[in-house]
Amino acid sequence: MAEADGVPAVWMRGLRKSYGAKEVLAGIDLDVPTGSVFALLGPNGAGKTTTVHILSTLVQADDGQVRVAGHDLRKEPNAVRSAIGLTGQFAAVDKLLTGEENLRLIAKLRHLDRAAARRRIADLLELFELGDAAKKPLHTYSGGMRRKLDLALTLLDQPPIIFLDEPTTGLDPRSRQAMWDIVREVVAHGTTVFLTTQYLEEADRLADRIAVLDGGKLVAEGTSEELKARIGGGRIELRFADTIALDAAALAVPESMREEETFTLAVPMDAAGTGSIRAVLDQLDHARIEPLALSVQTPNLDDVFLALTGATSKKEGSATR
Ligand SMILES: Nc1ncnc2c1ncn2[C@@H]1O[C@H](COP(=O)(O)OP(=O)(O)OP(=O)(O)O)[C@@H](O)[C@H]1O
Repeated sequence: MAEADGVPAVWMRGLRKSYGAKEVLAGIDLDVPTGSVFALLGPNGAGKTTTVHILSTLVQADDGQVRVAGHDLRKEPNAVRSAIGLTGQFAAVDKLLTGEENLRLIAKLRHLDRAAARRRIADLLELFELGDAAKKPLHTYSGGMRRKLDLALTLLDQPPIIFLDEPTTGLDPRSRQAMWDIVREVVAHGTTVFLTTQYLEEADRLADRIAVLDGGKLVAEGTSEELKARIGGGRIELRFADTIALDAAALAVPESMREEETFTLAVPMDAAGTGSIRAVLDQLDHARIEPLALSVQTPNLDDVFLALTGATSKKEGSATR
């Protein structure tokens, strides 16, 4: 097993994939240590799902070397398949069966110990707050409930590596929190989690290491702290009553950007954050200007891309750069 050998969960060099003339992955290198949470962060269309599909043998790469759980993806696809769990693969669950019956069915197909499976199913239904819904047939489920059940099915047993493709997209905040708790739980039991996300906050909270994918290339890779050191600590937004106040404030705080229409001044914060709020308020105080409102904006995905690539992310369909 990969864990015993200290082999990386995922090792990838020069991964390339194109669809027709469109180059989706333009040579990606990745190392994901076993037992960690790894987040692939990127906007719509960045190539996250393509990467996960290649790693889980659903899609063939055009070029590059990839090892998953120590197995060569091309030469040992079956060994890779038996080492991984992947969300979204249960689209074909039986819609006439209840959620709980589906869980039991999959547990049986995977030859899980009956008593252990019953306990695990009860735990998962509780964690995902699917208790009441568990007795209802699947065709009555909302999209969010189906997603939760899909995640529960993936997490029934604990394969060495679990791929979660945007696991919390479309979930309400409580379910999102539940998902994060479950990820932490499975990792504590030795499973490696490879997740994709569009949310910086999610990557920040969960991942030991984060890779940022944009336009088919990795534009950054490191711990959350390393990334934050590069992108700074977000920005302070100060709103003023009129242009006169905004002019005066912009003079008092030279390292700021003005938003004319809303009489707002944005000041980039350093990673420490609080120190710069005080400094800005002191500068305004000194100039005898009082803002109408002050808010602190934590960095979002666009801030990451702005800091890393000098442009907003290359979102699918949006014309940037
Ligand atoms: N089977 C396919 N045939 C043609 N183009 C494809 C195919 N699958 C993906 N693409 C294209 O590859 C690009 C990357 O898609 P991918 O789904 O990997 O992105 P993503 O980062 O997962 O985005 P999202 O957050 O929208 O799921 C997109 O431009 C997409 O249209």
